Amino acid sequence: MRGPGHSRRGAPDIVRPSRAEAEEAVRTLIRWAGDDPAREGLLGTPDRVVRSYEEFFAGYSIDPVELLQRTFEETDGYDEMVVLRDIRVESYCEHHMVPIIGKAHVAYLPRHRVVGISKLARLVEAYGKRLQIQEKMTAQIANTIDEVLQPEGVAVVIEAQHQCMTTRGVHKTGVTMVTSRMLGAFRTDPSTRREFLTMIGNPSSRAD
Ligand SMILES: Nc1nc2c(ncn2[C@@H]2O[C@H](COP(=O)(O)OP(=O)(O)OP(=O)(O)O)[C@@H](O)[C@H]2O)c(=O)[nH]1
Ligand SMILES: [Zn+2]
Repeated sequence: MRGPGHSRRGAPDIVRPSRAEAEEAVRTLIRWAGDDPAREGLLGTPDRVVRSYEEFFAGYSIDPVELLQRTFEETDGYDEMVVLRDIRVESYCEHHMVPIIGKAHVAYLPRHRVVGISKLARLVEAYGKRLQIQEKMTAQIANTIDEVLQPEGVAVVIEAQHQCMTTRGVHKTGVTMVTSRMLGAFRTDPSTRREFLTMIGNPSSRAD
């Protein structure tokens, strides 16, 4: 877990409550929901919820910049697009704290260096496993690749469903939010952008 003074990009430097305080907060919410935290079936629940939160919000403990530090320069001049598509996204809406589930497509045009592809998926995880809005998460992923790898261009598209729209509130299922952030050649060169959108199956114009 992150300690004081170890700030992570995009993660505020706050003093975290103790585990016991977090478990007590879960007991309060159980009472708020109308149940008894002392009943047998709920005794272990605060511990389980806090452990679940450690997974859901693991992104605050990951340094996205550090993830992209190890790069490979021997590419024999490879300068075409690198695309990682259909990366599962599990994130959490910062307004309602319920899941945002979908997929991300990440591409870049290398200048000199390439990065191990798993690191792009880890980057999605680092920003996804936080309290988010989809637009910000999309921009954070693209901006970090741009700043650290300094490629010719970066493109990030996220397609996701927000449980705050399906299980509560407006109760609309089957609605997908599509966000994108295009930088460098993906922003300025229509054919580069088109090639990328074709590779990922043109999410914004899909009929299904
Ligand atoms: N732009 C954007 N909006 C989001 C995202 N996740 C959730 N929202 C929206 O954030 C808004 C919060 O609106 P509020 O009116 O403050 O909250 P609310 O009363 O719970 O709204 P309803 O969801 O309409 O019931 C809602 O319209 C959500 O659909 C996101 O990633 N991006
Ligand atoms: Zn929400």
